[in-house]
Amino acid sequence: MPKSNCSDCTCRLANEVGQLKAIVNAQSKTLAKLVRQMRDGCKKDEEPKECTLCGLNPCLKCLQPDILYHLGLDTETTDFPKVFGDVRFVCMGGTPGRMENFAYYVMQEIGLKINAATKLRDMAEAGKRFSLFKVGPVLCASHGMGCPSISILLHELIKMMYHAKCKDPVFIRIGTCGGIGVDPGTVVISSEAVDGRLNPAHEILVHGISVQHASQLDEGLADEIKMCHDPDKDNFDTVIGRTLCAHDFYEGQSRLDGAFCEYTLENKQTYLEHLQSQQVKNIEMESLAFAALTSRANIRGAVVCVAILNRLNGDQIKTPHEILAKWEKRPQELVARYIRKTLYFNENDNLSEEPEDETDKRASQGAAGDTQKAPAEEAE
Ligand SMILES: O=P(O)(O)O[C@H]1O[C@H](CO)[C@@H](O)[C@H]1O
Ligand SMILES: O=c1cc[nH]c(=O)[nH]1
Repeated sequence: MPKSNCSDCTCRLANEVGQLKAIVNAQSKTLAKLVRQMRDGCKKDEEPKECTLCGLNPCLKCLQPDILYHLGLDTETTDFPKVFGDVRFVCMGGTPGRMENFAYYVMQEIGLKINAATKLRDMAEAGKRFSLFKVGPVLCASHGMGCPSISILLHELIKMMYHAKCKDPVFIRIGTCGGIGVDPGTVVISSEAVDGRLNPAHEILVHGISVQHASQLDEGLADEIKMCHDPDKDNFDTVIGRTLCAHDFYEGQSRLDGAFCEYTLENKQTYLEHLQSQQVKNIEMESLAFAALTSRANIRGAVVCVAILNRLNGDQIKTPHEILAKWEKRPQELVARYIRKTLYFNENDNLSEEPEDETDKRASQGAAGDTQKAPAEEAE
């Protein structure tokens, strides 16, 4: 009897060891897949990679090389599929500083690391116009102010996605805005972009003739980003609404404090109240070009901006810089959560847990994109 007890026990132990091994094996496979995804971006070996963008200039394939002048990059000296082929998220905002900060922040949020003695390289430095940082599958670019500036950047980034054969990249603008009837500090996610006449189209002149491109944004993406807001944790509101895109900060936004002003306070109040009655929640200066160019290329796009004042209460921005800096992080937090969720909690991947293991962190060291040595710079 004692003998058979002992063999029962051995048998049970052997079973448990077997089960544990199976669990460890399954987890190692998941970890390996995760590390591969972080390194290589989206599912590489499913099918031969072709770009998923639509409606692009048919002459692009004839441009050998294609020079992305304002980014200081070209297809002859840079191997686009190798360097940018893994990009899944293209995030953009007005200033180089904001986008560099966001690059470091998103790196931490998605569990990537670079050596403490390196810093992220501005990949568009040679162009001397925009800044561009790459953190694994996330590209972070500054776009300057206004539709002409962001449209130049978008033409070149969309061509980059094409040459790099990127699959379904998502574009997100992370910005600031003037709120319409929303408390300062509120994050506004745009449902669509409209011009000063509330027309949902970006107008450009081609050969002197007006051409209008629809400025719709991806509703599903807006909802997904909104769902990343946690009302229990975040001490700010997040709303979805229409965004008015102006071509100027002063007269185009009905301010009374520009160098010129040929209307009255009453005219301004009437206009802003009309906007509010038409579900316009904010005013900024890039969403029309952003929405039009992304949707023309069949790219899912979202605009996520924090309101730095309520325009119904005034024009001047009196909030201290330290507070503005904190508010500026709010859209970044939501977008970084969205990226993290998309990378690690993708239903198709059946992943229920994000990586906590040091293995991931070690494996991803130096995988945060292009880096260059800098003396004793900390990544965070
Ligand atoms: O969202 P950011 O980049 O802050 O840009 C907003 O702020 C600038 C005006 O101050 C405009 O470009 C407007 O769109
Ligand atoms: O009022 C504002 C604030 C930020 N950006 C704008 O374009 N307008």
